[in-house]
Amino acid sequence: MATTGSSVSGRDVYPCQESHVGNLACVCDIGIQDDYNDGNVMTDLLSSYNPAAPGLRFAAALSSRGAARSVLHECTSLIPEAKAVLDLVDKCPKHPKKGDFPVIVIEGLDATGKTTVTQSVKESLNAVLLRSPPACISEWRKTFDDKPNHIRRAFYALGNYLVALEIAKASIESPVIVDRYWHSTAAYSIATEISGKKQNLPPEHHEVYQWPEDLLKPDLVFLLTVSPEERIRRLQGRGLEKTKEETELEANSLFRQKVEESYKRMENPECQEVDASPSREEVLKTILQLIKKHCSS
Ligand SMILES: Nc1ncnc2c1ncn2[C@@H]1O[C@H](COP(=O)(O)OP(=O)(O)OP(=O)(O)O)[C@@H](O)[C@H]1O
Ligand SMILES: Cc1cn([C@H]2C[C@H](O)[C@@H](COP(=O)(O)O)O2)c(=O)[nH]c1=O
Repeated sequence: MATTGSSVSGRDVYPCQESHVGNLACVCDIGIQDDYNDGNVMTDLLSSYNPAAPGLRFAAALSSRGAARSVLHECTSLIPEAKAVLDLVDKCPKHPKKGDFPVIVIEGLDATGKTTVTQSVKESLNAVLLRSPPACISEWRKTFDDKPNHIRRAFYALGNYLVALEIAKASIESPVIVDRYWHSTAAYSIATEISGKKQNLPPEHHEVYQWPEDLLKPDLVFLLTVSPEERIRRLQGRGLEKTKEETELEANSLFRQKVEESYKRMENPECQEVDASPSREEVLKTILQLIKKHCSS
């Protein structure tokens, strides 16, 4: 769990509509060349307006390595870290293949118990534990968290392509457990772009809920859910000040509802919801049973 300067509780406080910051606004005003498909990415982004989901510009349009890459490529003179990320991405093969061992992803809102579960599953299955964004780019996370939404999203999207390579390598040797992956990138992105209430989300089966065609797929994805009250208790248990946290949670409850609903609408692979409110031992037992059931069939 990491924190930002702009929030008390951590990274999970998102304004519904972010303004563009300083010179970076220009990235929105000009065309961005997509090295991968010869398209103009920003034109694609802006023309991706969909009457079924007004307000949604970036979440769907950034769902390919080439598109996300082009957004950072355009920023390299203003954000040196963008070049560093691209250098790593460009070293990765485009379509890494999964090994024979299962790849399991744990998703959920902050403080639902992902770190706890992934650590326990790692120990129980002798698995490799990975996370998105991966360690190789996490030092630049704060930089991108402070940037306009589409730049920040491109950073997280590319983080998934870097994790994919780690998954491909590790799953040749042992099971792999991943703390957040594409579904987090998509769900937080959609919830940030769609203002207002949950009912404003794009309808079920919309393209934003689909897995990117060029990204390695996991075998199983679990979505940990707890009640808002239990989340507050767990956040407080991590030492956050009660009143501030409660105020924030209230202010952002619509945002959280949209993130969770977006997770639930993800398809192919979908998220299997797991009630994470019981004890740590019970939650682990449920997850291990589901893994066994899925992986032995
Ligand atoms: N089943 C559980 N019952 C009670 N407390 C729990 C349970 N699982 C985790 N916790 C506690 O809740 C807090 C949040 O858990 P954890 O850090 O695992 O969540 P997380 O989803 O990884 O959070 P983040 O996404 O913010 O890193 C921790 O203090 C942890 O010990
Ligand atoms: C992977 C990923 C994360 N985020 C945001 C969502 C959360 O508020 C924090 C979580 O960070 P932690 O490392 O689990 O504490 O980061 C995001 O917006 N997009 C992503 O792809």
